[in-house]
Amino acid sequence: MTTTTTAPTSTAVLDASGVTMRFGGLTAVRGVDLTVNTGEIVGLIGPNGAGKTTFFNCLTGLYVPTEGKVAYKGSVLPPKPHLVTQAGIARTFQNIRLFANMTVLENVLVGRHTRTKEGLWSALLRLPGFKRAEQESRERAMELLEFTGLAAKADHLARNLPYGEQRKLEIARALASEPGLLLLDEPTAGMNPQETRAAEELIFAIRDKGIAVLVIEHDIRFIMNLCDRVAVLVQGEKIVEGPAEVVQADERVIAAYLGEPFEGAPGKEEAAEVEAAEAEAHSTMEGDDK
Ligand SMILES: Nc1ncnc2c1ncn2[C@@H]1O[C@H](COP(=O)(O)OP(=O)(O)OP(=O)(O)O)[C@@H](O)[C@H]1O
Repeated sequence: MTTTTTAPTSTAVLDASGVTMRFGGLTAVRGVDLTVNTGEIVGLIGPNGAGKTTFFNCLTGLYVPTEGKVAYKGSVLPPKPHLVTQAGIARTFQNIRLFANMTVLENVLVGRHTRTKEGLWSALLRLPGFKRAEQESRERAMELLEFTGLAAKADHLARNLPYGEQRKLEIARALASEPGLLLLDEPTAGMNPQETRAAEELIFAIRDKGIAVLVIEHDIRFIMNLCDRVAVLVQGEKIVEGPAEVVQADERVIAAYLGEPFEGAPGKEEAAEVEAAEAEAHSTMEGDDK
């Protein structure tokens, strides 16, 4: 595969630098730097529309960033999702994307296709080559189902699982590609408190297996409990990054969540310019009236 080797940073699994993503006139992500180190769980938070998912899509090759680069274990990644997965980054999506009419075990087996000689279509169509590879993969997939607590449901159809277990299955499928970094996009969305606690335990267990985790979440309590480090995006820019307790107490973060402007907020200068122009226009109009 075509990766460019750069000087390896000590323990960085992910090293994203200056990532910018523009859609026409809209800058959804602006110059974001983020590293995730071995053994870390890092959180990415921010109000709706802050650019979190767009940033994830830049990391996983779904989008080609307008500027910036993304390196995994010292190698710059080509912006192609299957090459990114092959390199060692796996992800889950905000909306569950399982093969609903396949069994739980089959879903995990499909997730292994980047680690077997057989391709995705071979896996989906169950060609002879897939059956041989399946034999080897079955054991590993069952281990993952044990790990995620789904082994007893290996033969159930994915669509018949309760919601929390479908989310777990997505994680099991992502783990099947044997990643070094797992990206989770809102893993607890729609979960009840009990399911959320189980998800938290599962993510800690994944970290303990040596897989670094980067997680987007709206549930602030969940993220503060879970993460070693938290980065905050507001209007596409990273405004704060640090340990959970520091970020939680940061007035810029509180203001961003309460929707109040703060010193140096992204877009504040532009807003001030607009206000000044409006004030000037207003005073001119008043002057005209006289
Ligand atoms: N494909 C696209 N084309 C044009 N604009 C887009 C596209 N994807 C995202 N955007 C815009 O980019 C901005 C950031 O969106 P994004 O979904 O990344 O935010 P988010 O932080 O993940 O939000 P949420 O928490 O609501 O999921 C938004 O203004 C959104 O409308």
